[in-house]
Amino acid sequence: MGRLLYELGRIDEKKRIANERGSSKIGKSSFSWAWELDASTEERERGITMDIALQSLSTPHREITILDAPGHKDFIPNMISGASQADSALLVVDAATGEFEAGFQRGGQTREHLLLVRSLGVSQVIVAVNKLDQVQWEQTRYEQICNALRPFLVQSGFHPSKTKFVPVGAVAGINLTTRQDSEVEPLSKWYSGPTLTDLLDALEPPSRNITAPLRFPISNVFREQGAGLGVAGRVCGGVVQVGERLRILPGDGTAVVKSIMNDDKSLPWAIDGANIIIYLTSVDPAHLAIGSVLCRPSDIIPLSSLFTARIIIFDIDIPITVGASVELYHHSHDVPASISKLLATLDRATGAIIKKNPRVSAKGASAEVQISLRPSGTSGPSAKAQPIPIEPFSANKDMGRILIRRGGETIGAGERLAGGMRLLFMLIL
Ligand SMILES: Nc1nc2c(ncn2[C@@H]2O[C@H](COP(=O)(O)OP(=O)(O)OP(=O)(O)O)[C@@H](O)[C@H]2O)c(=O)[nH]1
Repeated sequence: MGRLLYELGRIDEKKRIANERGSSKIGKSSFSWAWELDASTEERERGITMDIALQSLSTPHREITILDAPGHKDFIPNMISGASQADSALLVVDAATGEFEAGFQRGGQTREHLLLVRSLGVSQVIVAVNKLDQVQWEQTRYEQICNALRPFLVQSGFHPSKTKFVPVGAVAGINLTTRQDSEVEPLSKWYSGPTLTDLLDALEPPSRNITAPLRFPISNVFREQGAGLGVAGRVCGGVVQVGERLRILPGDGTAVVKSIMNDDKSLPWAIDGANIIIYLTSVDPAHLAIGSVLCRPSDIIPLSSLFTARIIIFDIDIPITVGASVELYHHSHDVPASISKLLATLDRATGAIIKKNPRVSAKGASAEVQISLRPSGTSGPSAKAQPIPIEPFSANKDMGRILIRRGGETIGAGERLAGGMRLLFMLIL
């Protein structure tokens, strides 16, 4: 991503040299391009992305916000927070012998990331097959990787027409924005398709729901000298304007929008889909937390600690039983929860009930379950679970999606159902 930003003129020569010098000083010169996005000392010393980094780039027809997400298994919660703000995915796979296989084996990160982004509503994916220099730019290796991924992408719910592949050599900048002729570039001997930038430029912009009630789930809270208290995130419905007073949920706090920033530009307003920073005034900082949601006072998001959801269960070894302890992921929130009821097993295609009140839900099944949040481990024995701002999927898709993990593994994904919907359906019948 660092090299792409450089090719597109987003990193100047001075910055490139500074990153090169800094990374070589700590013996990590091969990570100099990653320094542009991995800005913390720990990320730079370890040579891995740990948190989401925000950047932007322009192609001839698109303005794109990049949320660079960690690939390492230990940082999946941060990856989920980033992916839940994304419209499209760029999956970078390593073509080196054994490396692609390690990510694509059962339980590997390539599989988990693809399932996660699709479950979070992302329907377009570009797969950049990288490090082809490590396999002498062999066409057969590129095709082997594409052929292995294609069926898995379809199985994960990506439509083939929204799935694109591109061979690249990121460090040398090959096929990111241009390709040289075949005399100097081995890739040109067998590839004449689009570059990575061509594919980014052809991404379909999603439709924006500006008439929906405003929802702004907070992914970060920080204080900046001169600018004051800021919250970062993505508008998930509606419009937010400078000067308006907003409610902060959960809690009874309010705040006034002092300014809105997008990629260093000050905006009078921002709409559904925009990744922005909102600077707030007239606010008690104690009310602001990662995972809280800003709304208009006249149309606030519901809070819930007990709800029904329709989920798809991933490839798991131990089936889900009633009472199973899980971690619930919703935007930047992750909270302890349990599957308090298994209401039904459903047909994955039609949603029709196959079995009511099953004892277990096994891998691959679709199920309707009741989820109860549990008090966090740090609260006392009599503590109650704190409700979170979560809406039925039918009211706001972005605010209704959930992921369920157990023991560091994602076991299912789905959507919150509107309360009593199934009951109403049965009464009509
Ligand atoms: N040979 C070769 N090495 C590459 C290429 N692209 C990246 N690398 C190397 O791969 C290593 C990892 O690069 P990163 O950019 O940190 O990869 P990443 O996927 O962002 O890793 P995380 O941030 O930890 O998820 C670095 O040492 C890079 O120099 C390439 O095209 N060829």
